[in-house]
Amino acid sequence: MTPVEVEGLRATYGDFVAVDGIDLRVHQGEMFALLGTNGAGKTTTLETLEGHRRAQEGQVRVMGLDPFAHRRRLAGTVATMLQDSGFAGELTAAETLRMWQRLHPGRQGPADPLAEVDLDHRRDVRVQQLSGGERRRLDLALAISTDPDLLFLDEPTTGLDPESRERTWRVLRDLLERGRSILLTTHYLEEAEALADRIAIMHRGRIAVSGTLAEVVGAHASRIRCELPAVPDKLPLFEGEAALDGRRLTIRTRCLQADLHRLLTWADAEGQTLKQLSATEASLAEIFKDVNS
Ligand SMILES: Nc1ncnc2c1ncn2[C@@H]1O[C@H](COP(=O)(O)OP(=O)(O)OP(=O)(O)O)[C@@H](O)[C@H]1O
Repeated sequence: MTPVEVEGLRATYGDFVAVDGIDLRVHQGEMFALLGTNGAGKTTTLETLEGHRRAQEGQVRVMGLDPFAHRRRLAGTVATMLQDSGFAGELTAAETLRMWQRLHPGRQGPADPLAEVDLDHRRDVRVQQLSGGERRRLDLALAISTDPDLLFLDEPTTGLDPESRERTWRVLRDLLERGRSILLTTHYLEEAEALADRIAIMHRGRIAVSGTLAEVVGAHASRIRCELPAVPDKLPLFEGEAALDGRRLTIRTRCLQADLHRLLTWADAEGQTLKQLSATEASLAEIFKDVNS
């Protein structure tokens, strides 16, 4: 069974279209990262998948079921980590965990979920006294406590220091190794690069780009950059687009090898020594910027 299947999902707030006909699938054992600027429609999509909102148009299936109609049934196998879980501040971390496990009967997860997220020393501290990063880790401890098959994580590492982020990544990698599936939203592109099997970049309610990282990067133009010794009278004809800024040459191309060969052959023939020559594939950051421009 495909854990998440979405076809033509559309969600509106009054006249405003927040999600405009998106398709996506999360396969078993993979992490799918949903990226996009503020307001792109990620949380609305996630809320629909979590069963908090009815899909206004389109088909949504979570573990084969309509999540809005079967929210309670899915609670045993699907865990969610929202941006704001709204815990009672006066409960301690350990009491919150016990309450969560009572409300979300599922399988037995790790023996000590608080230790998994490095919060064991904070178990008797009231939630209102935890730092923002510690609350995020408590959210994760709750989500993994019932050993769910599928996890929805909305910005799980926002506000975490680098060490805590590493820790969270280890927890998520461990879940993936055990065949669990994860759909996460994040603003950290390096998080998607480090963890995700597939990504989608949302923009104004639509999915602008999706695929594995290699597919997404491969579909985008690479860049060749160098500095010429003098402004040339003429440049060779490249497959890609060449732009000169004084003596700095940038070529945006989908034919990296052919254009690099052309540039080097031309430089050889003209006796030009190229400085600071680099040839790089597009980064996720550049692709993200292109999508949002
Ligand atoms: N309750 C609401 N009423 C009206 N408009 C809303 C409501 N919730 C969200 N929106 C609008 O829908 C759009 C999508 O919001 P959403 O929260 O899904 O985006 P997002 O990609 O998760 O953003 P962020 O990265 O800031 O969390 C935004 O323009 C937002 O202002």
